[in-house]
Amino acid sequence: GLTWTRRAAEEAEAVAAVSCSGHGRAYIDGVSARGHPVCECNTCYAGADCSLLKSNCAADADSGDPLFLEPYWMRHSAKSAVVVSGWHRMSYLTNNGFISVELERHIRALHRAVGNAVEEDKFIVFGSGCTQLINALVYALSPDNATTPASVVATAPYYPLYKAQTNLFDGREYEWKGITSKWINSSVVSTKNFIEFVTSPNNPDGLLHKSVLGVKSVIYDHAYYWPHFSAIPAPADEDVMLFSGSKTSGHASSRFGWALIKDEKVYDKVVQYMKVNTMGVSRDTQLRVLKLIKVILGEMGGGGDIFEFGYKALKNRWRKLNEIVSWSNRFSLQQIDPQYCTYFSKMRDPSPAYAWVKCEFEEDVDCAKVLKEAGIISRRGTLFEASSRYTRLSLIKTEDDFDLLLRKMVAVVSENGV
Ligand SMILES: C=C(NCc1c(COP(=O)(O)O)cnc(C)c1O)C(=O)O
Repeated sequence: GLTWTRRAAEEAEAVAAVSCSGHGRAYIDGVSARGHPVCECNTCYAGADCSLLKSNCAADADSGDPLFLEPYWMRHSAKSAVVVSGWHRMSYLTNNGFISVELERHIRALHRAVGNAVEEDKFIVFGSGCTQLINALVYALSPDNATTPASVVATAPYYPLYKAQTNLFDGREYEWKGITSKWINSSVVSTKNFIEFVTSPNNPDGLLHKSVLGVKSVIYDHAYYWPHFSAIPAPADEDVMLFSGSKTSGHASSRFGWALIKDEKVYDKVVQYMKVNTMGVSRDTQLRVLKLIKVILGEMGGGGDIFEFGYKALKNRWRKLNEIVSWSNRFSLQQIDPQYCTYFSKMRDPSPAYAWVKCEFEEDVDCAKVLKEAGIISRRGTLFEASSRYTRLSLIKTEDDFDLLLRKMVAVVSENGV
């Protein structure tokens, strides 16, 4: 029978038993009041048990916080829990590239099973979120002691972090050089070192993209190239591909991502970056992610398939949002064609993580402001270097967040009654 793990198990189950009225949750490392863990409530909910809905509280559709997958893990609690002993892997020392051999093996098996990437001829590196690998790759793809720094670019609308990191870490080997449309016909592109970011499916609009500049160094960010969010027409097979645990299993706070890299020299430079930057990724995190991926693989194709769960949840949310937006011509959403998905072996509707909303009325030039006045917090289009007529809504937060968003959308669409 259980011995030293019993207390950890009892502690975890006691916290899990705190319901928080279904509008929040308690955590083992949460604040406790009089010896009891305190409920941490979803946006707009309050009270000791999160049962109170605040009036006039704005729906927060700003961040891509992937909590839509939390109910999946609560349903698979017994298989997805891990007890971490007090002495689990205390050493700095580890195998090549600071990565768990078992976790690498399972990630490669996941890509083969989902069919979303060719991993066989690629090296793999882990990062604290794929966020950490974004600059690691810009560094690795930049020329050593070149006379001019590499020019880093992306196609608008693009994920703002690419620009923010490149400018923040502005080493002399690289600098941010704006959007690809500025360079599309420039003769400079063929000679100068360009590094192009391609996000596919894209954040914010969910469209599948390919490189537009045709340069040597392209970083394909496939954070959303999973069946939750997109059809998988074929396995991606690029020289540099990024994936994120945040969007694969929904565990954004575990800060785990990985890169598949074809060229060994680029791989070596990224490993060197990881060594100098943080000496690898937490082994506690790697242990947990290994357990999560084992569940995903074990449930695949059956009733507990996470991609079925995720796609069904997001397809349902899109159906409701499309219905409400169709009641008026004030707003429009990005149009993505249904596409054949090799994972589900069928044609499937789009279910991207974000709604890319356009305000169509002449006077509504600041779409984020229009929605804010309607009690909806969105991520303004100018952050993605798009027009202020656009703004982004996250559809991957909690069910409470989505319900609140819908209520506010019904109100703002109905007020025009058109
Ligand atoms: C959470 C959000 N973005 C996460 C993200 C990330 C971050 O992934 P991490 O593995 O969580 O660090 C990387 N790439 C793209 C294209 C992303 O959209 C957001 O845009 O709200």
